[in-house]
Amino acid sequence: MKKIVLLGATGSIGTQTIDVVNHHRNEFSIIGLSAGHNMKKLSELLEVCPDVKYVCVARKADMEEMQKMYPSLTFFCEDKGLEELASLSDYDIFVNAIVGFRGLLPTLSAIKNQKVIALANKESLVAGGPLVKAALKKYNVPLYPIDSEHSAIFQCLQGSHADEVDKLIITASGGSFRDKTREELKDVTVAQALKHPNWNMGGRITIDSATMMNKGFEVIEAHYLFDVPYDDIDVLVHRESVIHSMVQFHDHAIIAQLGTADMRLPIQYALSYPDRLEMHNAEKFDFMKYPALHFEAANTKRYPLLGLAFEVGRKGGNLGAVMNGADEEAVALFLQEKISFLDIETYVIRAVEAAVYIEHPTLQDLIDADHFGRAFVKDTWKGVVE
Ligand SMILES: NC(=O)C1=CN([C@@H]2O[C@H](COP(=O)(O)OP(=O)(O)OC[C@H]3O[C@@H](n4cnc5c(N)ncnc54)[C@H](OP(=O)(O)O)[C@@H]3O)[C@@H](O)[C@H]2O)C=CC1
Ligand SMILES: CC(=O)[C@@H](O)[C@H](O)COP(=O)(O)O
Ligand SMILES: [Mn+2]
Repeated sequence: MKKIVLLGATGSIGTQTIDVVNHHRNEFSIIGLSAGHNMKKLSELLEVCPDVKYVCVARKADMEEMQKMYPSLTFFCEDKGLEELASLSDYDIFVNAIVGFRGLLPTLSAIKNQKVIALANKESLVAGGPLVKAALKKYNVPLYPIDSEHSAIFQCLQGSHADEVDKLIITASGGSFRDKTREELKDVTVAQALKHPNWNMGGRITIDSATMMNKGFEVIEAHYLFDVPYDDIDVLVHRESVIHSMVQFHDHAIIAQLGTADMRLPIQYALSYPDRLEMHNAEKFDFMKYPALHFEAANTKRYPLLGLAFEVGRKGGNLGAVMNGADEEAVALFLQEKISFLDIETYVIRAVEAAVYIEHPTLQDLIDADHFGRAFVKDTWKGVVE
């Protein structure tokens, strides 16, 4: 029985993780989980997660209310509570399915605590890649990807040697606006942006998918996960999201991982690795539903944040944290209908241009870089509206 601590339980990846665990009750149990602000969802989850002993919520006031309702549970709160949850001793796998930069510190705490890491929180690697890699090495801890493209690459790499790999090919759906020109993007709405063509995901990643910031993050994530240089990472637009990603080898063989757009497979594989478990309650892939698959080059003029991510990835240092922080803030402003869709790109690009580059940042430098990216976007927006 593997015991799990799950951050971000109330979200899209979190609830699907609970679904996987509850179909494999002899293999896994969740002993600790975190929610942000959704206390109704948290109460529902506590009904179906009978082994939970520890809970973290974002706000102290919510914690005090929940403590009255669940006196037998131990509660934590705020960002320090996420680190406390990660630092518990009586568990095996740390699943990080929280959204945003706030996932980085708990990831580092869980690594120091020598737990197996199952990572959905891509921001841990985008903002803190070198620190996470160094900690994994120092504490001799494995990290398994949950992001679908990286799970696909990880599956394609099984049984091969690093020196056999020619390139990684990361597929991209193109997002909600893939059939629109940049001119047509001027007036798009939040509701339109939130309609991903293939995946049902949280708000921030769905918007990032439409700007291809998500794909840019995934390029950086792949660089750190698989130690592949940026020149050997390609992005290929594939509108059906059937091929989740591929590896090309030096003998020109290409190995791909295919399947339905269902995150329960990558989640389950990260939990059960190196074994493959039965998949319950999910449709099998049907080739007859996909008589044709389509491929296009990824165009960085159409998707400038993808181009920016390659530049930021190559420079490294503190710029990933600046780019992510600026994007978190710009996406939040867009979701609140305070800026336009195209403004997201402008704000993020300007924040990175304005940042002071630090080649070898400390953790505090990354926290400062995240703050800088956010403050730059907020202050620029305030300057525009005042
Ligand atoms: N969804 C997907 O299919 C995929 C997601 N990912 C990555 O996984 C991560 C999670 O994404 P997703 O599940 O879509 O996101 P969601 O928005 O659905 O869920 C986010 C989770 O984070 C919690 N959270 C938000 N703000 C805070 C806060 N201030 N303090 C504590 N917790 C907070 C939310 O809590 P609450 O709702 O209670 O406020 C929720 O549990 C992201 O890094 C994303 O990029 C990667 C690949 C695929
Ligand atoms: C499910 C998943 O891993 C997402 O990151 C997904 O890949 C988003 O799709 P696109 O970014 O390709 O639109
Ligand atoms: Mn992905």
